[in-house]
Formats: sequence, C-alpha cells, structure tokens
Amino acid sequence: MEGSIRCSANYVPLSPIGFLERAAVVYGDRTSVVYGSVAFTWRETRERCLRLASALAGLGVSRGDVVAVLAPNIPAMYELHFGVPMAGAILCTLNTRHDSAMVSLLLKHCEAKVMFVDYQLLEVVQGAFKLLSVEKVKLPFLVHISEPTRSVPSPLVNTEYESLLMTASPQFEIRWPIDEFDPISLNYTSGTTSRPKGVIYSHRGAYLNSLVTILINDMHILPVFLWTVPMFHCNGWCLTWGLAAQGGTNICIRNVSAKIIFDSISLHKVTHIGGAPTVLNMIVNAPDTDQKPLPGRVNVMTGAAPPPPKVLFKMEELGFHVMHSYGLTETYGPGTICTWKPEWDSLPAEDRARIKSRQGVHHLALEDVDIKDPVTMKSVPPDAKTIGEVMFRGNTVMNGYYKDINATKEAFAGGWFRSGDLAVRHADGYIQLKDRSKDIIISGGENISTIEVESVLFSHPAVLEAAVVGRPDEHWGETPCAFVKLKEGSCCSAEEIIKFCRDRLPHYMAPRAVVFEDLPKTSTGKIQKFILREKAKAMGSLLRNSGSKL
Ligand SMILES: Nc1ncnc2c1ncn2[C@@H]1O[C@H](COP(=O)(O)OP(=O)(O)OP(=O)(O)O)[C@@H](O)[C@H]1O
Repeated sequence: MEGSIRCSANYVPLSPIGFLERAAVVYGDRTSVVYGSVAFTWRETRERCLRLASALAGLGVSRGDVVAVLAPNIPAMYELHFGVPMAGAILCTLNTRHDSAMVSLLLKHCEAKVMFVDYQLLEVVQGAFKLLSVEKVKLPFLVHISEPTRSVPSPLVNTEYESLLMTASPQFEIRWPIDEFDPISLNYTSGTTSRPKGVIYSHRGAYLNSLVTILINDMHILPVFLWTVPMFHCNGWCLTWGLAAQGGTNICIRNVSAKIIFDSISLHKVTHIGGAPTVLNMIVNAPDTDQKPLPGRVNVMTGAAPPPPKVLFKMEELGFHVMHSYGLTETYGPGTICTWKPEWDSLPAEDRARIKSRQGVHHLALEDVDIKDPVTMKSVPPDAKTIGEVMFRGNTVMNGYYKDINATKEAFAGGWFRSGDLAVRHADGYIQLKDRSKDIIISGGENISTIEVESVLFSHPAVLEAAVVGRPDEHWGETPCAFVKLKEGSCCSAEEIIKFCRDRLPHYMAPRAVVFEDLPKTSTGKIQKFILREKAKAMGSLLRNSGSKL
C-alpha cells in the first residue's frame, strides 16, 4: 500500500534472544536461575550468556555452526539456550539417556564444532568420541561442565565451562539472525518409533512458541518454574526462552522424583511445573512421607504422551491445576491445548478429567490443526468416531529435517505437516488422539485405540503403569496384549485385569493377555512400544479356537 515501507524501524527478525536483553533491564536484580546453593540474577545471566557467546566466537564458531550439549537441567544448560544463538550458532541438545553409540551417530550427523558435557555424562561422550575417532570423524572441541568439587578427569576435555566463561569478555556484539527463518536449534526426536530425526527450529518459531507457552501455562510475570521437563526436549517446550520473557525464576534440578518435586515446590514457592504423564503418575503415587501441602496455586502443563483421566483426576484431588497440551518435536513441543471452559468447572471431577484428557484445539501461534484422511486430504466429520491423521499448519511447525529433504517433503506433502498420529474430532471442535498410526491395533477388521484400553487399565486400583500393543494372531490378525506394572504391595492376576477391562470395554478391545513387568520408557516419558511389540510377537499367536470365543 502506498506509504508503507519495510525497514529496520518496523521490521526486525523475531528472535527469543531479545527476551534476555529485556529481562536484564526490567528484572535485572531478580533471581533468574537457582541450582542448590547457586543463584544468579537476570543481569548476571545475561552477562554469563554474553561471555559464553564471546568464548564460542573466540573458538572459531561462526554463524550457522552447530554447538551440541549433553547435560541435565543445570544452569549451564539454561545459559547455552541464549549464549549459543547469541554467537549466531545453532544449539543441539542431546538426550541424556542416549548411549555412546547414539551420541556418536548424532554428533556425526550434526557435525558439532563444540560440545558441552556434564561431568556425570562424560563417560558417554568419551565412548562416543572413541567411536568417532575410529571413523576418522573430526572431534568437536570438548567443554566439561563440572561442579566445584569435581576435577577434570579426561585428556579429551579441552576446557572447563566456568574457566571458559571467566576468560571471555562480556563485551560481545550479539549476532542477531539475518532472517527470522534462520535456525536457532536442532532437536532430535525422541526415537520412540524409529531412529531420531533432526528437527530444525527457527528464531521466528522459537519466539512465537515461547510466547504461546507463557499463555497456555497461564504464566503471569515473575513465575517460579521447576524444571521437571527436560530442557533437551524441544528446548524444554520452549519455556527456556519463555521464562526470560516473564522474568521468571528457573529452579534447576538434576534428577526428578516425587520427593524432590514436593520439597522444591514448598522451598521455592513454585508456581509452575511441567511433565509427561509419567511425572504426574510419580506425583499421585508418591508415599505420604514425600508429599507436602502446596504453598499456593501450582499450574502443571502435561503432554508428550496421553494422560490417563484417572491420573488427571488424582492430580486435581491433590490441588494441582493441570493443563493438557499435545504436540511433537516438529511443532516445537506444544501444538494444541485443551482450552478449559468455565462451564466445565461445575461438572463432576471424573467428567472434568475425561474432558481434559482430550488434546483440544490448536494454540494461537498455529493456523490450524485438522484431522484428515491422509489420502484424500478431506477433513473427517466432527462425530467423535471417524479416525483420521492429525495435521498441522502454521508458524510453529519446524523448518524441516536436517540433511533429509525427502523426509521433509514427505512430512509436508499436501501443504500440511503430517503427524503420524490418529485422532477424532468432537462436535465442539476439540480433537482426541486415538493412537499413533504405528501403534493402533487392528483386530478382526476393527480398529482398537490402545489409548482407550490403557485409560481403563489405569483406572484399576492396583495398576501403576500400563501399555497395550498388538499381538499377532492367526485368526484375528492382532489381539490386544497388555503390559502392566502393579503398584508396590499390590497383587492382581491376569484374569482379574482382563475381567476388569471386559466389564468396561467391548470384548474385542479387552486385552487377551496380560504380562506383568517394568515398562521400557524414553527419557521424555514415552513407553517404547516397539520393544513391547517384539515381546508380544515372541509370545506367538493365541490358539485359534480360543480366539474364536471373542
Ligand atoms: N498430549 C498428548 N497425548 C497423546 N500423545 C501425545 C501427547 N503429546 C505428545 N504425544 C505423542 O508424542 C509424539 C511426539 O513425540 P516426540 O516428538 O517427542 O518424538 P517421537 O515421535 O516419540 O519420536 P520418533 O518420531 O523419533 O519416534 C506425538 O506424535 C504423540 O504420539
């Protein structure tokens, strides 16, 4: 339009780096990060991040280079979320549960120039470096993050985190993104269904999703956030950057347990936490000796796996305010939110939990989430019955998969991001996940949502954790097989569990077999169903005549 010009006065590439710049001014003397007896203010955090950026530049890190980190939720991990992009580089946070073989594979893939490692994970990285050396891959410069009482234990370590910071100047000119689509981070997926894929986040997407996470977590200024979500997972659902925007306090913890959660909440007057349903399950099943009364309102954002209504119900009983979000690494973590409506407040608690276990609607930074037939690309009717694939469109969808243009094109085919998740849409527009396409069970031509069967299993008083997979069957194709971990001190037979399910589900959906054991999980709280599927396969088919009794 005549009179309109785009210039630096009115058009600046969006980047979450600006949140820290502002926090140092507005909240300069407020506490930014707490870790045991260590605490920093926002002014100090900004200075430390500038030193970090300056040190990286001194090591030859340039725009577009990758800097990797393997560390739990400690202050250095938080600082890297700003220091690395300030140097114009791309942060690659690796999963702390990976072994040396996986770390070496990902380091080779991402070609990190510099790597930061926590002292407890040094052995894993040493193993990875050995494997890389065998392949004659250039090793990254290794920075060791130790704690005051620990000494440097390896010749592979080039320097210490604190000395790197202290010898660098805080006078550093930030390398702001030239284009807001420039990458800020590289996040490998959880590897639940296949080998992890390298998801590229942009400054723009990170900026938008950070602001959205503030909104959907109901975060006012100066929140106190307990880091129970791994920062390596989707950059802590983008809350690493979001906390700076609100001048919040980051309570860093190395390990997560119910006792640590309750103690930290009461010590630091925590206002917000987040976690996969496994974390919620840990809270609701905590022994009385570990539980403490909540000092005030505590908002909990859950996601990463389907939260069973029973667990949501018990969390509310304990006084937590739970928000339920769903998304993927490819959508910067949260993509939808089960936006709560006041008219639901007066419903019985169990109905509220059932409503809240739905995945909801797209958040404000996305354009749309739809449930489509993946072949015709037609939207499914909002009948809560017709299953389709969840598809996203909008500004908080990844740039693509690093070094895998074919996978990127496949994921975006048809102009939508295809999630690989199956869901239905309810009449009120809210979506509800039924399964991952790789997990759904097809028995005698009927689709069985493993999420629905697991919800019933979770409502059994003796069940602590449950997962259902398809077991190959000569007659039915597949039958549901449940893997169950019982609560400590509880006792229950397979027949009792099967009867419990049959009383609450159509017979074909009820498990035909129950195996009692610990469930294998990823560090992002997802049950590794491919391992269970292998076990179910090894069990062989049920007898044909018993199958026909269904
Ligand atoms: N609220 C939720 N309810 C149900 N499932 C969820 C929820 N949030 C996330 N998920 C599941 O987690 C998946 C996203 O996980 P993530 O991006 O961490 O990697 P992954 O898909 O597990 O790993 P990979 O793609 O390597 O197998 C979603 O596709 C969905 O299946």
